[in-house]
Amino acid sequence: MIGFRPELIAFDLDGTLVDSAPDLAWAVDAMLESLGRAPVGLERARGWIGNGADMLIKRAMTGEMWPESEPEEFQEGMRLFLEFHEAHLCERGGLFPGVLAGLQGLKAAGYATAVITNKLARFTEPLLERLGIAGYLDFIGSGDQFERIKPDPLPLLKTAERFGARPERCLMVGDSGNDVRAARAAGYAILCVPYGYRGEVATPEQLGADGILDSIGELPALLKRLT
Ligand SMILES: O=C(O)COP(=O)(O)O
Ligand SMILES: [Mg+2]
Repeated sequence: MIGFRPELIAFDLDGTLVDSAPDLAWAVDAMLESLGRAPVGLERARGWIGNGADMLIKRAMTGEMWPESEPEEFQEGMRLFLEFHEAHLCERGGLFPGVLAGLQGLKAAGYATAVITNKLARFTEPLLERLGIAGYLDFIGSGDQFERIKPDPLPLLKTAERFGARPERCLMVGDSGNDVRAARAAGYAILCVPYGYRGEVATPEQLGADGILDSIGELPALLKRLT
């Protein structure tokens, strides 16, 4: 799993800390309906989360995982999605079980903590505030704050640097292949939760992380045993 006391623990947001798919899918369908298109529903939208809002909207407008060109009406779709999601940020989703207790335990044990997400800052910060966990996180790094997003290692490297932490002594906790790829490229250790948004990856084991964590609530005890 992991054999050192992390100098920094960085969490992914969507699918790891927050079950945001119900609110994101709601905003996606509201956008599609405003444009006179058919809604896609929660299950399909959930599988499209993880590569940023632009990609989520492109996927929803084309029905394709990797759309090659910008869909017609993309700018208008994006505008409608952002407007609706801003107005209904956190009404259907919430924290995954164990998240609050886990973050409290890590803070009590003196760990430095951060969020590294591909989500836009305009959503990330109010969402974590409203869910009552912003105070347990020392830094919130959103997708539009960095020049490149995960799976690029840049957000992880910049965040480690900000804390004066060595990347090979940092831990990422995520839910997707993007988190694993970014962590490997940055030199972080990586643990994954089994309940998040994996997109095309069928099982948590196939993500290739250093270990699977049933819930964030297990993390304080696990680190205490191992380090
Ligand atoms: O694509 C997104 O906005 C979600 O991003 P995250 O899983 O990196 O939090
Ligand atoms: Mg995620």
